Amino acid sequence: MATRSRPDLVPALEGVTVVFHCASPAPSSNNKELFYRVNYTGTKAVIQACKEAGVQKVVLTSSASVVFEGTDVKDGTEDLPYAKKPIDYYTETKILQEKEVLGANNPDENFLTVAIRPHGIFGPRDPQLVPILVETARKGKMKFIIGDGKNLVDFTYVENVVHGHILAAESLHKNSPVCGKAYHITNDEPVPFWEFLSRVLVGLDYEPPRYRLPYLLVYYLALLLSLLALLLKPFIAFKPTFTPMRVALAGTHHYYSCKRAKEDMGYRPLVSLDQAIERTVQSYPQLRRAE
Ligand SMILES: NC(=O)C1=CN([C@@H]2O[C@H](COP(=O)(O)OP(=O)(O)OC[C@H]3O[C@@H](n4cnc5c(N)ncnc54)[C@H](O)[C@@H]3O)[C@@H](O)[C@H]2O)C=CC1
Ligand SMILES: CC(C)CCC[C@@H](C)[C@H]1CC[C@H]2C3=C(CC[C@]12C)[C@@]1(C)CCC(=O)C[C@@H]1CC3
Repeated sequence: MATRSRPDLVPALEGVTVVFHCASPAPSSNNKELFYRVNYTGTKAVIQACKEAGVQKVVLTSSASVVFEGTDVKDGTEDLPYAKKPIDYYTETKILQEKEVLGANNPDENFLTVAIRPHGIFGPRDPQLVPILVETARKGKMKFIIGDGKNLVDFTYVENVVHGHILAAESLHKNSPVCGKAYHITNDEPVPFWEFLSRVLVGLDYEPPRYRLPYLLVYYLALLLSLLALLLKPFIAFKPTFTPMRVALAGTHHYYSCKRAKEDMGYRPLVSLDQAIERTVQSYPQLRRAE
């Protein structure tokens, strides 16, 4: 359901027991006002509508990036504080959204909420990760490794993300430890960022990135480019491929512990990273490099 209007939401939610709130503009939209309208005020409207319609459970698709400030996170737990300086408006509003949903948890009024925090979702026909990667490769911009190439990252197969959501919904009942809490849901197989990207690229017949560039150099260049894009916005519209957020994601460690999800809701990833990459690559025949 892609709406933010409470009067539209209420009738659609009558008779519903569980709402999975997954809506968010894509991070690449880079539209501050839209992020606030959908992720923050839109989420408030969803919560209000759920209460009015008598919905009892809300499962939010949050993001592990709510704790990411552009520096290393290794085996991060849910006890890490929210990012004090969120790296972009997407992250800033995902934090506000998660706080709204978890703050609305109220077992006394039979209104139970939980937040799932996946990281780097990918899977067959997803319009974001693989298409952006292939477009960058086709423009000849995927030749470089940012940093030393050893940074470990979580990429999460969509079926595992869905499994986490279903387990969370099933575990949401009065006196359950999951009420009002956030849970990391990943493939639980951190992988070097550049190895993951290279496996996808090679699977689609593109060359893997080879040449190393210093992380800080690329980060500050990306920052400069994004400032330029902002200043020139009234005259020309251009969208840099290498945003500070993407460079930070590409050059730092950021992987998260699923221990809490395993203990509280019996989470285990259903699909391994190897199977997941294989299935994903097979789903994009149109993105293969032409002979
Ligand atoms: N793609 C990723 O790596 C990660 C995504 N997430 C979260 O997962 C959720 C699903 O995102 P994805 O699968 O990436 O993208 P998606 O494009 O599959 O899903 C986004 C949903 O938001 C809705 N939406 C977008 N703009 C809207 C608007 N203006 N008003 C109302 N609804 C709107 C869309 O209709 C769509 O159903 C989001 O909440 C996102 O923040 C969390 C962690 C990682
Ligand atoms: C241009 C290259 C340096 C990077 C190309 C790959 C990227 C398109 C993706 C690699 C990690 C991805 C990721 C997200 C979006 C796509 C990537 C940057 C998220 C920002 C999506 C929303 C989230 O909640 C967190 C994700 C982290 C990983």
